[in-house]
Amino acid sequence: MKLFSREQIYEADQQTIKKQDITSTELMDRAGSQIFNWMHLRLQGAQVPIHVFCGIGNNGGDGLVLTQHLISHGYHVTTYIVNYSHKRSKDFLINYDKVKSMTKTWPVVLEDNEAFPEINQEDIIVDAVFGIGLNRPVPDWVKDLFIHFRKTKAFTLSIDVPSGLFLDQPVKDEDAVVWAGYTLSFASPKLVFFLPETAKYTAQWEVLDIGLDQEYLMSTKTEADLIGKHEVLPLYMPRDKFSHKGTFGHTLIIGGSYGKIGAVILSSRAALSAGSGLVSAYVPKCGYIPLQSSFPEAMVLTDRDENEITEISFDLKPTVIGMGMGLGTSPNTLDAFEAFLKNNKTPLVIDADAINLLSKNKALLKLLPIHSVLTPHPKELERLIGTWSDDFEKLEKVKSFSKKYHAVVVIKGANTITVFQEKIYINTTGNPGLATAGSGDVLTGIITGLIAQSYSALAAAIFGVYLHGKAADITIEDYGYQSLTATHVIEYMGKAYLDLFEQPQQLPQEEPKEDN
Ligand SMILES: NC(=O)C1=CN([C@@H]2O[C@H](COP(=O)(O)OP(=O)(O)OC[C@H]3O[C@@H](n4cnc5c(N)ncnc54)[C@H](O)[C@@H]3O)[C@@H](O)[C@H]2O)[C@@H](O)CC1
Ligand SMILES: Nc1ncnc2c1ncn2[C@@H]1O[C@H](COP(=O)(O)OP(=O)(O)O)[C@@H](O)[C@H]1O
Ligand SMILES: [K+]
Repeated sequence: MKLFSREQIYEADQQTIKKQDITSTELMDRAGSQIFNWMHLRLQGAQVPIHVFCGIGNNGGDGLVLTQHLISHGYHVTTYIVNYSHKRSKDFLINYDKVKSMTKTWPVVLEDNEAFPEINQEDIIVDAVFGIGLNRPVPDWVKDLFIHFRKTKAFTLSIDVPSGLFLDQPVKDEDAVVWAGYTLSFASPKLVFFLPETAKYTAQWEVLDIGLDQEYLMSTKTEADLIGKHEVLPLYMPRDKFSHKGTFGHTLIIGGSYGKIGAVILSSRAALSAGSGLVSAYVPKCGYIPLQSSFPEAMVLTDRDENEITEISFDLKPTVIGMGMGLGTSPNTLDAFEAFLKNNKTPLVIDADAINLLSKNKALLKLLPIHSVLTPHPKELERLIGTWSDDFEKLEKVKSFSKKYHAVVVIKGANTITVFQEKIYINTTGNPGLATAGSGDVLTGIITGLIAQSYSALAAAIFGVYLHGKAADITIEDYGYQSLTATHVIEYMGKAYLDLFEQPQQLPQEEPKEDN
């Protein structure tokens, strides 16, 4: 799913108005009506007090369309105008007049220095104060109103975007934003719903279809895409009947040190579960027996050193190499890593200590083959690119890094983000069960195993992150968050693949009645 920018959404509105020959007021009607349909379906006429807070722009206009439907369907609704400016939009005014003409109880106009209405915890707040037009800090008294919303603990439904949340700027004051229980968004969800610092402002979100011009939506390229099943299915490569293990490539996993051989076992097993034809592991001598006995499918090569990697040389031609898991960062290992990079031509997936070695020795970065995949968690990323002041700066820095080194960067965490050059891909699978030892090693193995099967580096990163998260999502149905282990993720990879082709469940058909 594309995540449109504010400019693109405004353009989609304009194109829709032009191509469908409708007025902006009619488009607003659609928006407000869709919000009403969503609420009506759930409330079924329940007499819960609904407080609709409308700003003076088009977001407020949407709120006023909603109000009209709520009133005409007999809901217990109070409407407020949050009068933060006198520059009311045309469609706001049209709908303001409509509301006033249909009820004797005119909207309550809220201004600075006025008492806020009493709202109970069981009531519903609809937030139509600011939409995507927010372009400067929220006035202090409106901020106080948002604080009032939170104090009531009432369910808060935001229209389009939680008011006070900028689409392209960090939040400087969390009290100046509405904390929504649910946001009903038009055109697309917004990028800020997924970033670590701003995701908390809406617990849930949903997109409402207001019939925007399909041609514009389809043909417009976005800076960010949301990755779900629909997006990864076209990446999937089916298997040919006459294929053999050579068809699916040879993964080599390089890593491990004394006490950290498990990381290599996890990565290697994950590469095989992702579908790599062959898997070899290159470890210090102390890893030989653990690997051979716990993972019989793998071939094992060893360093001459017992405890750490001191030289990387092997007599095989892997399709791809995944490296860094449990590697350590000793001077001997650094020398081996540098010598290896100087001669290496094989595609690389770089994780953990291999990232740390690159961070400490930035000159080595230029030795990476193009389209290398790096999979840092936030701390490793910080070592690699330096600190950032907010999520937006972080993304810009990662984009520059990706362009400079022609690398695919996977920023791990909830909503893992894959960055390639200017474009970002936000994953939708995965859960806090993955916050457990070794789950990152498994991810590296999966991505490496996909490249072995001739997925491109970018496709392997996007698809691998999706499958890893999906396997974890299926695992928690059996184990819950706390008991999920990295090994489960490997074992549930099969189910993650199968899930790609699962159809949504059909409702059971009624049996035809037999005539007596
Ligand atoms: N025809 C359309 O353009 C449609 C727009 N829609 C709604 O319109 C919204 C965008 O509407 P607008 O562009 O009118 O913007 P908003 O309703 O978000 O903002 C209202 C106005 O407040 C001003 N403003 C921004 N920040 C302020 C601040 N801190 N203090 C005081 N004033 C401030 C802005 O200049 C803007 O004109 C969307 O989020 C969506 O809800 C929907 O109705 C769909 C159709
Ligand atoms: N709260 C979370 N929600 C979803 N995914 C998570 C969460 N916490 C961690 N993960 C995922 O788990 C993996 C952890 O990787 P990493 O930190 O490298 O762990 P390790 O070093 O133990 O292997 C990443 O893929 C990350 O995206
Ligand atoms: K809003």
